[in-house]
Amino acid sequence: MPSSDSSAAPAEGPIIDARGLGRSFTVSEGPLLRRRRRTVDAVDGVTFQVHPGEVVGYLGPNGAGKSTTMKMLIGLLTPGRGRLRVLGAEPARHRTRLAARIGIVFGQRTTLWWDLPLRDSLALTRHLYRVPPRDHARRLAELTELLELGPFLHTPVRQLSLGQRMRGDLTAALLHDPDLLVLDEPTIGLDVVSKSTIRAFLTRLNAERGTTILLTTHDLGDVERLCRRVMVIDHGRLAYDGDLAGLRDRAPGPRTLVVDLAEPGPPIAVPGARCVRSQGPRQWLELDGNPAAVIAEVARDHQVADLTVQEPDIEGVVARLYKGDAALAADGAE
Ligand SMILES: Nc1ncnc2c1ncn2[C@@H]1O[C@H](COP(=O)(O)OP(=O)(O)OP(=O)(O)O)[C@@H](O)[C@H]1O
Repeated sequence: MPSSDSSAAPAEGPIIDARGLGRSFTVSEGPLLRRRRRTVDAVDGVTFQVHPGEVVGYLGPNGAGKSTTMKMLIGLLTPGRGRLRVLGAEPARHRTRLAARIGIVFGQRTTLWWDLPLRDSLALTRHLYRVPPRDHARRLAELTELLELGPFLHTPVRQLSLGQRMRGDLTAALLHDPDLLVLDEPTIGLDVVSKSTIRAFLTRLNAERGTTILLTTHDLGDVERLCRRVMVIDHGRLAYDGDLAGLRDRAPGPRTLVVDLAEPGPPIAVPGARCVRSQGPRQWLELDGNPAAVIAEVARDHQVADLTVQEPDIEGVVARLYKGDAALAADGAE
């Protein structure tokens, strides 16, 4: 992991402190001659803190307000209301100062110079952040090894695969050794292997360097692999802030009993369960009753080789939360 130097003072207090944060936009709608102006509350009174060393997933359906929040955090947008401090400073007023302590990666855009070889592009970021040459060289060597950039360091950025480019972007965001890493869809469009490389790298970065990470993603694999804490935003409001287990409790879904029979058979029919899938000797039963009673019934009537109860998958949980259950939104946020 890149080693620290004296330029990054240790963070005191929360890394992000947002209180009643809001931002609205005025949009024009309707046919040309009957245009109406409407106010959209993109972020509507959001309160949260992110503490040093946390990895927080920021989830929400399209248009929920994630990007607007992120843009306020990095000083690209001025909040319309509320109070926002990032590393103790007001981002919109101290954007340049904060840039030295924040790393930003937008999965759908690159900060690298398209026509330059990756190595030259990364060299330019040194000047941008005024990193001393020795520190830059040392961190580049470390990140090159960790993210396995060696084989394509001399390739022009435009010729890199998406996964290679993302590793280059992560390197560019980390060469100045930031305290906070803000990631917007860091694994979007990547194949399984590239996703796994990036997730493993981020886990290590957080564990070894204590870098605080805030990421938006639509990929719940990112969340399960990386985030101890999840915030869900919907219609500009925090619908949930807590751990993954709590998220499951808040939007409970059916558990599944996976039954491996001694040999393939017709769908199992027992009270309190419904066979939703079958493949060879394996059957999946959605449980709506007491698992113990269902297991007893299944074992009594069938030759069972193995049984497991699966918790509701996180995709289903989040989908139920996104469906806009007002009660969830009301009691979910702190
Ligand atoms: N510059 C803008 N002008 C007008 N409306 C905007 C602007 N930026 C965002 N909005 C509106 O604010 C709301 C929140 O948008 P935002 O981009 O923050 O959502 P998001 O959660 O990032 O969505 P996605 O997952 O699709 O990126 C949407 O209704 C969007 O149309």
